[in-house]
Amino acid sequence: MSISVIGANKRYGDFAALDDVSIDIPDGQLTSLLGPSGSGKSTLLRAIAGLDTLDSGTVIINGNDVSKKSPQQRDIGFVFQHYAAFKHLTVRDNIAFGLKIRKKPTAEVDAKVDELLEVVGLTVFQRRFPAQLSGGQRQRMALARALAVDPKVLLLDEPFGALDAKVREDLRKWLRRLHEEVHVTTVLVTHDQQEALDVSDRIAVLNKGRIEQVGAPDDLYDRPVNPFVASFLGSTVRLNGELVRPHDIRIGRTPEMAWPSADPTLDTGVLKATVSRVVNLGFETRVELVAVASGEEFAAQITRGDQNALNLQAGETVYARATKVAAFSES
Ligand SMILES: Nc1ncnc2c1ncn2[C@@H]1O[C@H](COP(=O)(O)OP(=O)(O)OP(=O)(O)O)[C@@H](O)[C@H]1O
Repeated sequence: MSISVIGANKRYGDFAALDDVSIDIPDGQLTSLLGPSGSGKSTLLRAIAGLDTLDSGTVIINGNDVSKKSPQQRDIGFVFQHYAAFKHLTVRDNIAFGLKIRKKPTAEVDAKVDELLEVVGLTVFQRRFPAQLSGGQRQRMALARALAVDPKVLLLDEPFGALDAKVREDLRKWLRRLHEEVHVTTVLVTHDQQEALDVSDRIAVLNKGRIEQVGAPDDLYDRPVNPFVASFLGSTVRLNGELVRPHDIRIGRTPEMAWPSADPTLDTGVLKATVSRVVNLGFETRVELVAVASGEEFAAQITRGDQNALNLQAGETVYARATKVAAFSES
């Protein structure tokens, strides 16, 4: 089911949490709302859910104007960062809850719950209580509970926000696989660009209550509309006045080594720079540099393999060149 939000406005006193926001969320896709804290992501999600009312604007789900409808009438599944499970119910009964209150036949409930336990990988834990689960398992239970009633849309507000980095990474892979299996139109709120790039079909970048850009992850990363989107989707540095991604900087011990292709169309200039620090970060190495002529500080990201070959040391003089600069698209 597709979702459209048209001209959404929401103010808290003088402050515009949503400032004339319009977005189309396509059927069956996973769309992330990505932006810094306070940019209006949760406000937009809650407006879609019907948990908050808009000052003005329209929410359309599956072609129907649901703006005046209650959350229950909107047919949505919702999962928050801190999921409130029923502590006195087992995992199985938590997942079955929505089906039981809808008075579904027992055999149907059992079959559906068995299927969902399997999908979220909690079959062996079905007799446990929520307190006996890890944070990641609890969030998977929350997702199963939300999916149990076959919602038209699934709304996730930082569902993995409270978990540590490794568990988050596992869960987002799992979420992606789950999405490929069930294909429910899903909207995920996150402030984590890695998470958004990893799981989304489309990303909407929000800033100060407005949508800056909507598109496929690669579009936003490679063709951002402005410096805000470029910087929010991944780190950027300024080199010769241009916005550059650190992995698009080539370093060599001679000017020629920094520019082996000698392609004149890529003339962004070779900079003489001093290495101020070399930091190994697992697969990659961050090389912090200071341009000799301007004193401008910047960082380049090279592979660990390249660093092993170059063996750069703090204090050395090297040559750096941007192999690609951010070109802002028009739309
Ligand atoms: N009930 C409220 N009363 C007053 N201001 C509010 C209320 N709810 C949200 N806001 C403000 O609206 C703005 C947008 O909030 P929102 O929760 O949508 O941001 P967010 O992008 O989801 O941020 P975060 O990632 O920190 O949750 C914030 O500046 C917030 O302080």
